[in-house]
Amino acid sequence: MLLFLSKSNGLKTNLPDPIKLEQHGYATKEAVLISLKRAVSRYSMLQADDGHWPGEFAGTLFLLPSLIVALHVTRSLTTVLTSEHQKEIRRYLYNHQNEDGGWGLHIEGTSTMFCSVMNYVALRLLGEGLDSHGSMLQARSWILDHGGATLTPSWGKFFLSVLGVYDWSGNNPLPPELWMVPYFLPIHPGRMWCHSRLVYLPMSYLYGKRFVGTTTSIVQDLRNELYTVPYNEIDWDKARNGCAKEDLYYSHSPLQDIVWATLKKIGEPIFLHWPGSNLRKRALDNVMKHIKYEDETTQYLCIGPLNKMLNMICCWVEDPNSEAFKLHVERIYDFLWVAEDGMKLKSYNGSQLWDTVLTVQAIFATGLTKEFPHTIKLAHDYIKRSQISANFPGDQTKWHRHISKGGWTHSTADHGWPVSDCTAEALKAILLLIKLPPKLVGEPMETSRLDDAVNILLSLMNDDGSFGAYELTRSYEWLELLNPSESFGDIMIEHSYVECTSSVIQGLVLFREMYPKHCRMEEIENCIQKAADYIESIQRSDGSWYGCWAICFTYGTWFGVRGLIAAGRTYKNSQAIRKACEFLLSKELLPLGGWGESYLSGQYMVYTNLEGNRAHAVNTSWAMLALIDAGQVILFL
Ligand SMILES: CC(C)=CCC[C@@H](C)[C@H]1CC[C@@]2(C)C3=C(CC[C@]12C)[C@@]1(C)CC[C@H](O)C(C)(C)[C@@H]1CC3
Repeated sequence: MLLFLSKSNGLKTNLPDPIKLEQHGYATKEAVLISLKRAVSRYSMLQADDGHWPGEFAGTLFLLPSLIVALHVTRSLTTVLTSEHQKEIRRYLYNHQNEDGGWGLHIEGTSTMFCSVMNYVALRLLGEGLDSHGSMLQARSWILDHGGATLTPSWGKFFLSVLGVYDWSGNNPLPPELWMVPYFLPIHPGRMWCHSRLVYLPMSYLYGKRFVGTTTSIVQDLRNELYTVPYNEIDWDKARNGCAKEDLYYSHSPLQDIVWATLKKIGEPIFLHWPGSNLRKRALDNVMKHIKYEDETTQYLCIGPLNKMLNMICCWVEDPNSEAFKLHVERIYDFLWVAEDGMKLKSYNGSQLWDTVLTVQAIFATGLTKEFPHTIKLAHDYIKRSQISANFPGDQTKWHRHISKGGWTHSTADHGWPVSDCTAEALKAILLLIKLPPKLVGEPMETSRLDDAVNILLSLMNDDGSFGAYELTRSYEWLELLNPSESFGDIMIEHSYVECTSSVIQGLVLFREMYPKHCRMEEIENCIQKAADYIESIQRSDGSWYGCWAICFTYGTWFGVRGLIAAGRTYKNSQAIRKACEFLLSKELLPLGGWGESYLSGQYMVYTNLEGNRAHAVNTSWAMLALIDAGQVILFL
């Protein structure tokens, strides 16, 4: 794709030659300028003709198998995926198999039962034999040596049950009735983090129905291949809480085990038999309505690929010939991406908007906007087109949706889920673009649409001045005690993030600068100051901020510093900024210069250098940007 774009956009021939610095040589102003010109020029070649920059957004290794299982049980594998698709998918899965035979949660991760089982199953459903290239044998040995598929965490157990290679009684209950409890209860699913509630929503439908796909011969084979004891001798009740140690990131609290056991032993028998079964039926109808609302308001993309695959199965279970199922199938292709390592499923329908607005800001930072008007105009059009122009129909609170009008998603307008920082960064880009002549970069966005953007940003502030990604925080931290997922932490409620809070501050500060007389200035002012106080309040004692959405402390600390500086605090008057600079300097890799942070920082919440103490361009840039923002870098250019 990228090769294709760079060819079709045409190679620019009038570029200066690349600059090679002598070792220890100084980068002169001219050298920097030439490098920037070459970089922006190269980057503009990679722009798609609708103005965004296509990019891979993959790496999670349980997503492709969810597609393959969904297609298998809906009997549409070969109609949706051509043999070439399937070949490329197999190539991807083999390419990311670890040397020990298993698969990690993501392409750099050590092997887990969840992904080893899921990818093994996916390969078998894609026609691989038991001993293809020896890799399948190795994969199977990994699974059996580590205790077999009864130790798959709950999400894996769920998919295996749908496929028919694991008994539903070996799952903890996912009662659809939960959606009918009064909303004031903190456990109402409408109060959960949107990603989790939208994954558990279709899961509760399929669980409530105990749906199992057809027992094909490959399903029967898998029953014999995945376990250390014969399938009909498995103690399913014992298997319910089993989890391999390699997968246990978040263990069940004792409270949770009591809740599941009670629901299993008392709740489920009631819902499965008359008159309780009437309630189950009503609960399933209600859940299906929520599923349809999510499908229709996202044009069948859904908030993420996992709930998309699950919703698609639900639509098929309801009616295999339904329009809804066909519409789902059409949008599977939005998630596929092919690269040198094979074909994968993206972790979202993409990062189109995010990449485009950050690119526009980056080009602005180079000071070269006038040299790339065409690129900027195309990007401008894309950003304008991608703003969500209306709230979704009906009473949004009934569907537990926040307002969406005026927001931007991480990807495309169709996706329909605005994100606070995507909105703020898009607003920043749009405001920068307003400063350029329309003749060069196109008409500026109407002010009413800027107002809408500001409105949604203000509506997303929590009482403590913080911002989550998609919604206000709707429940309590202690709900994490009921996190059933084993593999993922902090998934029960929407949390607040330094990144989102900082982006919103920056967006509103730029808006305030350009529209100082705006009628909501008092609210804007209040929001900026409260958000900055919040950022200070969550700084860690070593001066860093934990970044959730990239790697990790260098990212978070960059946002922390930027937010505080934008809000008017300085190195001189803010101890938080001084401590942040000290933190960053303490992590610089000497004598090399530069920063290099591993993804393990995020996992263990402790700053971890990259293997071999290598520096990484991206972490180095974030750290440098934070230090420059804080006024701690003297530029000799
Ligand atoms: C376990 C499940 C449900 C898998 C789907 C993965 C999603 C939950 C992830 C994939 C991409 C992801 C990390 C993302 C985000 C949230 C969680 C996502 C959607 C957001 C939108 C949160 C806010 C961030 O600042 C930023 C905009 C960078 C990211 C983008 C990717």
